[in-house]
Amino acid sequence: MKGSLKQLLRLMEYLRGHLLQFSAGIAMVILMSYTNGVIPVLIREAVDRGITTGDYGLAIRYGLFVLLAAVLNGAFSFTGRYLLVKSAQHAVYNLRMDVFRAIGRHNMEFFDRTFSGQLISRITNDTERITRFLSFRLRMFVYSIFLILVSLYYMVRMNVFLALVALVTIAVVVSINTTYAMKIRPIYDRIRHQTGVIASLATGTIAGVKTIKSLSVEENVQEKFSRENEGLYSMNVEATKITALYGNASFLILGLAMSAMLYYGGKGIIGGTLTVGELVAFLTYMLTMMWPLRALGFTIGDIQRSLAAASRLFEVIDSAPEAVDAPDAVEIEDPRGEVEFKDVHLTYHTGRTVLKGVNLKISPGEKVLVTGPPGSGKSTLVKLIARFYEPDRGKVLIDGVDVRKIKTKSLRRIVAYVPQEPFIFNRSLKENIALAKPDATMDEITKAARMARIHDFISSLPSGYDTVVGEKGITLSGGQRQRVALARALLLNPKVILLDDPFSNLDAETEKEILNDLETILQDKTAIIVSQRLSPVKIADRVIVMENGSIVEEGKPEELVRKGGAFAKMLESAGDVHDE
Ligand SMILES: Nc1ncnc2c1ncn2[C@@H]1O[C@H](COP(=O)(O)OP(=O)(O)OP(=O)(O)O)[C@@H](O)[C@H]1O
Repeated sequence: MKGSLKQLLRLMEYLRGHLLQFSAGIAMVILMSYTNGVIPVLIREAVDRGITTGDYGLAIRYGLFVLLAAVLNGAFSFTGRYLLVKSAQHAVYNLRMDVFRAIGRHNMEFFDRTFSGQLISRITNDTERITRFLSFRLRMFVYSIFLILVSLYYMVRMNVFLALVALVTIAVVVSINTTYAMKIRPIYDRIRHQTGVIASLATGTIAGVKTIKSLSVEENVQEKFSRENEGLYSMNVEATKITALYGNASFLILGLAMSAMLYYGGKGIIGGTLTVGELVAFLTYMLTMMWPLRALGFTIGDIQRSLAAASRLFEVIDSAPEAVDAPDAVEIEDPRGEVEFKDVHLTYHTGRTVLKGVNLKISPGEKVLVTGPPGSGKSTLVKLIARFYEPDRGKVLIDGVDVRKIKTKSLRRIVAYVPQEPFIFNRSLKENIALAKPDATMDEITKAARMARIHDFISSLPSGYDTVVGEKGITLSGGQRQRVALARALLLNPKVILLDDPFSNLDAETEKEILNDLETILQDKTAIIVSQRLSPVKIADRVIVMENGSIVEEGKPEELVRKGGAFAKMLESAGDVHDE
């Protein structure tokens, strides 16, 4: 409870700047409850003072009052809704920005541990729930509570007994609807989840259609889809049953209460303790309150859920580091491109120790091939240079400065990392290349593309650099993707370039072409090339062989061949494969 209050207050803080608007919205909603709650009293006056006495002038006057109340009610409802939705949208805009910024500050380990679907759902579903809470649920809550209070006030003044009947009805209907909300919610959650399962199954099938067709497994896929689809169908049927049952139960209770009122009210009128107008007012109150009472049941359960959504968002914000850079972080103005590992150890969050005391010094301009069996820690090694992960023990230094002490902006200018499967965004080629420097001039972009030898291909396209890649745009081959990624990295003119298994998805011909170009591209740069294939050895000054998280061999390629150790064996078996 204390926690919920804290979340609510923190959520309210997001309204800062719009607090006045929000409060005015709430005030409008209270006025709306009042105008609605007073209508039955006006009807009573019209009946008792006008209709039953035959004073039509008075009846018409009260009729006009009812009209006025209805018009005011509409005006309050419109303004209240507008003000609350506007301030809620403003609050959620700020909250969403905070979450998105926090996601940007999180380190790689956070993304390893968190499902991306979960994060997407937080930014979309959770924020949507909070918008609904601040603009709709809260409005319904305030409106219902005040309407009930105003109605009970006038009812008690008219007839205490009938007011008690109304009170009991309110309590029963609210509890029926709260129970209904409690029962239906888990089903709705399952329906939402199942809809997600079906959506991802459909997306997966469409994305993997080539594989599915080539393996002729359409039937299996359809069977799976049909099973999931049936699941969704039965959940919806279950939900409908519950809705039909509870929905009607509320109407039944209300019907019972109105019959009781008619019975006792009728007796009261005959006995002279109640007027016809009062009975009409009571019946009108019951009808007016019906919808807010049902909404109240939902709102009560929803407050907790919305606050839980808020706390999930706050968790993403709070668990992110305040700033990516250490307070004493420095910029390296004129980098030389020296890289050094000093007794580096790393254990991933899964508990797997991947680097076990790596010591390595790479001179400026040196080209190093890092090779070794799968899972030996090659990629991890280069990722530490780009500070995607930080060592548990030891240090990674660039030009003698610990990478943790280099400002991220500076580090990104010195070190470029080209991943094994570069991500090409669904944007123009120009934007894809200039990703890290959106204000790059066309000259800079074409220069980088020329170096990566992709300029001619891009120029041959009808829309050139404005060609959109990806969905509904052109599709790039593996080699072209690697070249776009290379151009992207080269645009910043980095001193150190990390190529993480750049050839694994390429055919031998493309690999050869890129390798030839790399020799020129990497001329004045320090380069670390991770590769299980040994072809890059021809541009390497030094080879590092890793096994099980340690460097087991290192030296000039020809020295290692002479030595006849691990590298020589790898070369030999690679040669065997080629000879076959
Ligand atoms: N982000 C991560 N979280 C947890 N474990 C990881 C992560 N990245 C890699 N690993 C594990 O660490 C080990 C070393 O991985 P790494 O990618 O560094 O090896 P590699 O030598 O480059 O392998 P490959 O040649 O197959 O790419 C593997 O067992 C891998 O499963």
